[in-house]
Amino acid sequence: MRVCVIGTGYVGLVTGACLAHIGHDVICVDNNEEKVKLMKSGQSPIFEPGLSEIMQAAIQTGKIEFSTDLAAGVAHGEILFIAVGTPPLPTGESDTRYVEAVARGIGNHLNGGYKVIVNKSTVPIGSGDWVRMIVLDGIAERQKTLVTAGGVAEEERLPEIAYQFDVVSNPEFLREGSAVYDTFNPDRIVLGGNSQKAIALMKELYTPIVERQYAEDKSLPPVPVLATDLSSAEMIKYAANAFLATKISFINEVANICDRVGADVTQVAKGIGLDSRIGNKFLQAGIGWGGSCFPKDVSALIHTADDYGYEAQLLKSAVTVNERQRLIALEKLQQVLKILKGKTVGLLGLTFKPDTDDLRDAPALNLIEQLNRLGAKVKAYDPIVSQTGLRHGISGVLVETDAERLADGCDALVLVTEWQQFSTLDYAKMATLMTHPVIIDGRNYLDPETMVRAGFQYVGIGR
Ligand SMILES: NC(=O)c1ccc[n+]([C@@H]2O[C@H](COP(=O)([O-])OP(=O)(O)OC[C@H]3O[C@@H](n4cnc5c(N)ncnc54)[C@H](O)[C@@H]3O)[C@@H](O)[C@H]2O)c1
Ligand SMILES: O=c1ccn([C@@H]2O[C@H](COP(=O)(O)OP(=O)(O)O[C@H]3O[C@H](CO)[C@@H](O)[C@H](O)[C@H]3O)[C@@H](O)[C@H]2O)c(=O)[nH]1
Repeated sequence: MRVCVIGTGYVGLVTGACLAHIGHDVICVDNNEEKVKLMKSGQSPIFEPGLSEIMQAAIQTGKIEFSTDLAAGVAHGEILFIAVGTPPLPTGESDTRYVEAVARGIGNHLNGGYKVIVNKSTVPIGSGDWVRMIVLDGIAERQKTLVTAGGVAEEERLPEIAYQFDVVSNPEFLREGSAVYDTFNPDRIVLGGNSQKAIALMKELYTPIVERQYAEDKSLPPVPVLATDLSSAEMIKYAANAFLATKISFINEVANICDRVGADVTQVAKGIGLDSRIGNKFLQAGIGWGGSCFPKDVSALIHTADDYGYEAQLLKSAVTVNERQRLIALEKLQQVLKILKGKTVGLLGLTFKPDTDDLRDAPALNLIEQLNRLGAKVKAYDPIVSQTGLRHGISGVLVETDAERLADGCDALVLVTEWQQFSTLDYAKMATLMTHPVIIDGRNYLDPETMVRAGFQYVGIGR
């Protein structure tokens, strides 16, 4: 099928590349010229395991193209994905101006042929109908321009074109760091909309994925496809993220109680996770949730509830617990080192989770800010950020090129991100390079006994 994906970030580029990989003809449109240039040369502007490989293969087979030209993308695609960012506004609402610009642009360029316009961006509930309205506005704008220019013949065609599209909500559930894997191995596909024709086309688009043709385990039953109304699909996305974030806040609260009573949250998580009603996923206690999705999506849902005069108390508490948790490493550093002024703290990891280069709303950034405020010097080593360096433009931290340089002269280390390579570092050597061999394991990632044998004072979260 002919597909156009507008916005080539973590979601758009992965979606475009995966759809091209399974045989569709894809044009990826982005208004960032630098990005488009990079992608045309076969390079991915983001770090995501396996992405460059499928991107390059699709370029070779001619299944994917990259462009800044929205008109060409709209003309090409029978399915038009909107996958631009919806970052948080200071109020907690989601900033939908990029979605609006794209929807208007699609309206400006619609020129015959039936199109399915797909909201893949995470958008406030009610956005499906709003996008439809904006697209219609875009069509009307174009009509006005044509009338002004005297293009009467085309003007006559426009009202008919206006009704040749449907809007579908197809929320995305991929996780950064395993985005390609998640796209080929989804737990479910959600399609919201009231047009049978549009839903049928979307099902056709995803058939190879639904049939597990590209799955790791091809013997699994087909991927469940859930067809809903627009608002329910939009709500499913927010509810899923809010539930997962709340689950983490729950285990972090339990961890804080464990700390006080002397229990071990890793064992507690195992014990409750074996209950199939609870499940063992997302019970990893640590320094709180971050990233580009959970914080903004939970805030946006709280805001939506507020708009309807409903106070989302549970969600607000999940946020409050998380805000406190994001500073738990600081509390523990103060307990061990007492005064932080004049001390050097080394951070193992900066990104909000492993296997990504994404620093959006990363707990490390809070920690750096607070440590600087208290007069500590902050150094860091992160497998990706140390490689890409100042591209990320973080201030208040000296980014080292390896873990041993990081340890040199530190009064304490904080493991912020559980990068796999942090499980095999030469901690015994690192301990000898430090002023005080203390490690705060912000992800309960290391074995306490091994760390003590390596010469460290080990402090976990709730263990
Ligand atoms: N990142 C994730 O893991 C994830 C997962 C699920 C859903 N989502 C949702 O998907 C959406 C996209 O997130 P992301 O992380 O991929 O964002 P991103 O910031 O990485 O990418 C957005 C892209 O859109 C481009 N863009 C902005 N305005 C444009 C325009 N007018 N025309 C063309 N391109 C334009 C930007 O240049 C950028 O490349 C958000 O709504 C997000 O909440 C994200
Ligand atoms: O047991 C856990 C699991 C996660 N986290 C933290 O939670 C945050 C989010 O992690 P994760 O969900 O793995 O990453 P994201 O890429 O942000 O993915 C989430 O957000 C995406 C964007 O909406 C959704 O598509 C995904 O389904 C959803 O998992 C990170 O800070 C993790 O460190 C924990 O602290 N403990």
